[in-house]
Amino acid sequence: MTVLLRAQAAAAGGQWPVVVVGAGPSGVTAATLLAQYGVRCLLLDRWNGVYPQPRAVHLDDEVYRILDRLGVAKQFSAISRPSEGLRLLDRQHEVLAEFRRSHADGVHGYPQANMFDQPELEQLLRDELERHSAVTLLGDAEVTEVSQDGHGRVRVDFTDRRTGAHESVLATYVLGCDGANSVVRSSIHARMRDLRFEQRWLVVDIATDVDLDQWEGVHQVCDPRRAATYMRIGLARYRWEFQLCEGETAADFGSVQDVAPLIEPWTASVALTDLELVRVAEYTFRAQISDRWRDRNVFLLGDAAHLTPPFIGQGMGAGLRDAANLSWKLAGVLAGDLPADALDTYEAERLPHARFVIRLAKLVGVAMTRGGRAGNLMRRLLAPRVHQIPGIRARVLDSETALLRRSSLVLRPRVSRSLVGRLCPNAVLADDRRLDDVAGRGFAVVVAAEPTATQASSIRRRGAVTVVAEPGTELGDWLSRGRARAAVVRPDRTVLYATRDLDAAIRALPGFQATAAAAHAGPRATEAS
Ligand SMILES: O=C(O)/C=C/c1cccc(O)c1
Repeated sequence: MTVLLRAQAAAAGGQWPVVVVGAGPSGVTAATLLAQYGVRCLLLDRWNGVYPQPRAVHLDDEVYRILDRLGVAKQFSAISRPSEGLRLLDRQHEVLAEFRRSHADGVHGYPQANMFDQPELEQLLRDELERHSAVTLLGDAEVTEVSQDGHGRVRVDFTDRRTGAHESVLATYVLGCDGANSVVRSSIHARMRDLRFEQRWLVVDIATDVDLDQWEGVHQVCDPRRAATYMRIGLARYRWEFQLCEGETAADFGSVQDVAPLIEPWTASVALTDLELVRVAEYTFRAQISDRWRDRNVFLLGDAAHLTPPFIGQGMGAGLRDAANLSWKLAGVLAGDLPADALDTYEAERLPHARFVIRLAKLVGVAMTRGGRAGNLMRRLLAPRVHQIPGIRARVLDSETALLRRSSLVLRPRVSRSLVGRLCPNAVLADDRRLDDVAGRGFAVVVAAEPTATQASSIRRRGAVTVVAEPGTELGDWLSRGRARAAVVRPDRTVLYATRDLDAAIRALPGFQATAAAAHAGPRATEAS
């Protein structure tokens, strides 16, 4: 990552291939993934440095896999804590429903639920970004307007917050990763659609060396008088969230003594002097989704495109999923490898998935907080049903499948409908490496048997790698369960096509030549600045 003088940043580009607005988790992820393909990016952020307040505390194994693509999975394991899962509790803290998450490395190669401190994760992401000379990060740069000239040029106006000077740069593409109050969103006249959920909650972070000795997962207390969430997010760090009552504000809870009655069910045996109140803040939890995520060369990602109530811990991950979905398509289009309409699939694929996640989060939120007979009835009906769902993540994939089938980057699968649109497992291969390590940043073709020399060279010519999945191995079983002998896997590890006919799979492979050079350099071979 280069840090240029402001004037140079404006001048150097002439026209930047990509300007990313907002250096939160979605923006830094998008910039890093683009840089891995050699795409030059200018990353503008209104703050200088990582935003210090923790917001997200959880990510799942699919998102962990994106961290691996970024090159920070190992470092993340050192700052995160696998969780046992999610429990819905009644007012007396009796378990209504439980979703267990495995600590073992599962199908994606990582624990299924992971707790962390967001500023620590963001610092990791920034440290990794620094290794990429293709990215220029400008802090204290407040974007004021984004406008398109109709000839493929986007002008980004920003103010230097230190000097008040107005500057502007030109870009081919702009990614609006500038959060809930996105200026990029307003600039493209997109509007947040309200999905009718708005609640004020108190967020309390406490540090203590005393082990609170609780079930090591997320506790969701369903209580219309005072719904609550509890979770351990670090060795000595705990997070609570409480729905605020009418008239209450964070100012009413400024000390450990003030929050003591709220946290008492979890801390009864601990002296208040052993608890340090790290922070207390009020948040309004909302469910919203932008009515469009793109206007020509301008895209919205993360909280600029969707706001998810935190009750299933999927908010930040949704932004990383956006970045993982869009970055390779954008790199492919910029390199001339993919047709421009590949970019249409971004909103088509991500919006329904994000909407599904928001609805699920809202359902849990309503079950936690709805009062009266209707609320009790809902909880009684919901709990056993929710139990039947194998897991929130599995449903998320179901909905993604339905959606991807409609997009132009997914061909009509003749044989295996069950694999297409799902993530390919990050299976351990014969040489003990995982699929993601072998597939790198390009396409992969997973095949049930060694291809012929001609087939192997066609795959290579299209910039993809071949992964042989022997029968009886994890990947071989996955293919045969999907009644396929070949699967084309996109750079974001989503299955594009699955078939019994390898030649048909090869024909379905888009050439990804310009990016192949980066892909074959391997996931860790990034440039140092
Ligand atoms: O589904 C899980 O395992 C975790 C859910 C979660 C995580 C963080 C905060 C929450 O309110 C729920």
